[in-house]
Amino acid sequence: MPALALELEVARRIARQAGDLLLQVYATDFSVTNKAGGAGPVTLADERANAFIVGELRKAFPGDGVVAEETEDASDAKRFERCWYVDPLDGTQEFVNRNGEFAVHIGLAVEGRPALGVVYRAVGDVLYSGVVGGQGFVEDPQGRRVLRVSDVADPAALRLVVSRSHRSSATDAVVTRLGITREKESGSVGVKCGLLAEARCDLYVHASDKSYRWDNCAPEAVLRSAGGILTDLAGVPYRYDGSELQNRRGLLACNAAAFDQVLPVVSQVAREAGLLP
Ligand SMILES: Nc1ncnc2c1ncn2[C@@H]1O[C@H](COP(=O)(O)O)[C@@H](OP(=O)(O)O)[C@H]1O
Ligand SMILES: [Mg+2]
Repeated sequence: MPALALELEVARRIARQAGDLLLQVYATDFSVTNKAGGAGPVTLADERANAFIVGELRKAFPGDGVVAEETEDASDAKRFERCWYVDPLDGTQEFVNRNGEFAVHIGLAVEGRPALGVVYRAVGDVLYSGVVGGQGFVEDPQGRRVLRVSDVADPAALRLVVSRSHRSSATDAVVTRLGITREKESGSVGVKCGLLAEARCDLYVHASDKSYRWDNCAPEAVLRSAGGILTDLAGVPYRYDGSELQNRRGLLACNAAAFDQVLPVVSQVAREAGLLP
């Protein structure tokens, strides 16, 4: 049996079921609450999917830790060698805006490193999954395909994907300095990393300190299974060991071919924006 095969099967099943829960709420006239401290919107869908996923993971893997966005608590990540990171609804703003660009994230970190990820975009029925060191797949109504990032190396030829609702002005500097001419907007960190893993985009920059490990654990595993890279804006991989949950140094996701050329430019922009010392 390949490594983490059972975990992958269970996570895929849970992500699809959680996606169905999201769609049930999506079909209603749901209300929106704003979280304290400007942490963004939350809906019944976030809460229901969070409770469902956490319950199912604890039942299936009682020896693992679980850290989830709506029950934010890093203590499991510190106590367990294996810890699941759950974002029940990544892209809540897009859920509220009803444009379909949101996803369920279920990632597993082992010894603080992402090992497995599932990202499920319920609208469109697109499921990305991957095991780091193994393979990644996308499954949608057109079928199942192996994930592989692009090999575009020329910075000016990179297809950039950025947040639809949280685009920062630092992104403009990245676009200008790299000479990028092709840019796409999408909600959800997972959906954006999925686009990179499918080679439909090449670069994703999140120039803020407002994302958290549940935003990037599953997306990083999917992207790495496809040969891509996800780090902070200084090029340092995040640790998923409970030492911190906030991604204070932003996110850089890229194909492997362009990473070395992109990194110094992105890091410089991040320093100027005060995200890096
Ligand atoms: N003002 C802000 N600026 C940047 N990122 C933000 C933000 N508010 C929330 N985020 C984070 O960015 C994540 C994905 O955003 P985007 O869809 O724009 O890529 C959000 O996940 P949630 O939607 O799960 O809260 C949230 O963690
Ligand atoms: Mg999120």
